[in-house]
Amino acid sequence: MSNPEQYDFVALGGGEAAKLLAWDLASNHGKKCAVIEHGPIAGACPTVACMPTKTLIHSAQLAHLARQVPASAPGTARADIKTDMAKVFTRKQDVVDGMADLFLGIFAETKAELIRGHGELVGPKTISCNGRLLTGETVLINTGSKALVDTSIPGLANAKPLTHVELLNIKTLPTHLIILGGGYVGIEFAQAYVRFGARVTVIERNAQVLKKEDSDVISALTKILAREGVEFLTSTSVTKVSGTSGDEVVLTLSGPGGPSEIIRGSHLLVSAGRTPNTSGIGLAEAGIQLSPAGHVAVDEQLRTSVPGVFAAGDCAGSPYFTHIGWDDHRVILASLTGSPREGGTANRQVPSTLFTSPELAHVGLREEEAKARGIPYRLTKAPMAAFLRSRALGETEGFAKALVEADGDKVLGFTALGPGAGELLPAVQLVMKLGLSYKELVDLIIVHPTMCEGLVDLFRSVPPRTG
Ligand SMILES: Cc1cc2nc3c(=O)[nH]c(=O)nc-3n(C[C@H](O)[C@H](O)[C@H](O)COP(=O)(O)OP(=O)(O)OC[C@H]3O[C@@H](n4cnc5c(N)ncnc54)[C@H](O)[C@@H]3O)c2cc1C
Ligand SMILES: NC(=O)c1ccc[n+]([C@@H]2O[C@H](COP(=O)([O-])OP(=O)(O)OC[C@H]3O[C@@H](n4cnc5c(N)ncnc54)[C@H](O)[C@@H]3O)[C@@H](O)[C@H]2O)c1
Repeated sequence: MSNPEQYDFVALGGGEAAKLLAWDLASNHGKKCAVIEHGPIAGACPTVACMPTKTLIHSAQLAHLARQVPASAPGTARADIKTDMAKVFTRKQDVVDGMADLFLGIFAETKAELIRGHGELVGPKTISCNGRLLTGETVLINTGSKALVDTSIPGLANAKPLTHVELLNIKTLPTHLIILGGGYVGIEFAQAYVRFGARVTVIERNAQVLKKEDSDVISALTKILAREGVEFLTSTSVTKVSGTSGDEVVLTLSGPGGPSEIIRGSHLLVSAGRTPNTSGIGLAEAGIQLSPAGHVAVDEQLRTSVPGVFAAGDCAGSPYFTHIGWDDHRVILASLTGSPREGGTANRQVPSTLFTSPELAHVGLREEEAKARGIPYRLTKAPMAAFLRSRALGETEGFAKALVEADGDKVLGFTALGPGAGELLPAVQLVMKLGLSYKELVDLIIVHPTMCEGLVDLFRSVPPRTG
């Protein structure tokens, strides 16, 4: 092995924070930077997660809308619409390839080095890759996470279940897709595949899918999904799997339907949570400690137990969202450029959007969480039909609600289930971030008819303070 090459910044894993830090430090601070990546260029989001799934979801939405044509043009029979999955794949791949080209261009422009290969720490701040040794003044661990396949379920691994990675690459329509796990991944794929024309069954061990969300929200969402054809088996566990995904899979279930219900499908997707990519990369050898959940242990500035080594994104236990990986990069950049963010990652907003239609968007405190924690609040709630744009879109199902302080005017939390609900978040987030009164939203002049306009009515209906 060669002598270590000296870098200012080396990232193990090309996740969100890695590339943003390398690009910024190289182009704006003249630093010598390298990113080591053994998979597709530039992390999961653009290649096997956010961007390809949202592309797929859009294709499914088009198929769904095409089938609605008879409703807006009576007499036009379109029940025969079939999806060409090979074209859906091609469109998805074009988007992924476009993102890869974009990122390769930025690497070239910023002169940050992209090293394609598997990296492992061989010392506290030294990484080996492709026969090279790279030592960084600053090292970042940004290796992401992977789908969890629970090997304690007999037969599951042998059934060669799909994860999101493989499902995004199949070019044919499963006749019956069984989805193990009703979290973000499972629910987004469930609606997309039912819209493509597959039979879809979601198996969830909890009493409701997306267990963190309020039950009124999930009840409204699952009603819509069930009407589209998604079958839900909640409070249900899998005790045995046989067969092979892609051919036939047979699952033995234990749930409210009885201890040994059998379900058969053509394909099995595992979307039952994630596990951080923290094993086999030399962390222990480098003296970098892990948390009990197996993430790289970090403080609020994302510093690991080894000085000069940071960790970011899924592998560091940050909430599993790309925009949080983005924010992790800001926290680390602030440290590296001499003005650390006060509080680092503590108390930051974690907005989220589930990209079903309608979308489910949320930020801040949830109503059931407020009740459980005994936090007093004033509630305002409005049906989506009160967001007048939803009427023009013909998508009036869902609702929005917000929690406001009981004895003050700050917004504590906001949730919306409606068309393009994710786009409503930033306006509310800004009010929350700046600690403004909800009345600032009521006083805004918002373009009619946009979805955001509905926020005025929602917040105008905040009940008066009681005390
Ligand atoms: C199906 C799906 C859809 C999602 N949709 C959304 C969404 O719409 N919005 C959203 O905000 N979030 C979404 N997420 C979550 C989001 O994708 C992740 O939180 C985010 O990509 C994590 O980024 P990261 O920076 O932690 O690491 P990653 O983006 O996972 O990058 C880590 C990289 O490190 C590489 N690597 C690992 N080990 C090594 C090694 N030893 N040597 C070299 N390279 C290595 C990997 O190949 C990988 O490219 C989705 C996730 C999934 C699974
Ligand atoms: N739109 C987005 O922002 C988006 C989309 C997809 C994923 N993500 C991120 O990726 C993360 C991971 O998503 P995910 O859906 O894989 O995991 P998840 O943790 O969100 O959900 C997994 C679900 O599987 C269930 N489950 C686990 N084991 C099971 C079993 N044996 N039988 C039945 N049910 C079981 C869990 O109870 C849980 O409801 C999400 O939490 C989210 O942060 C975000």
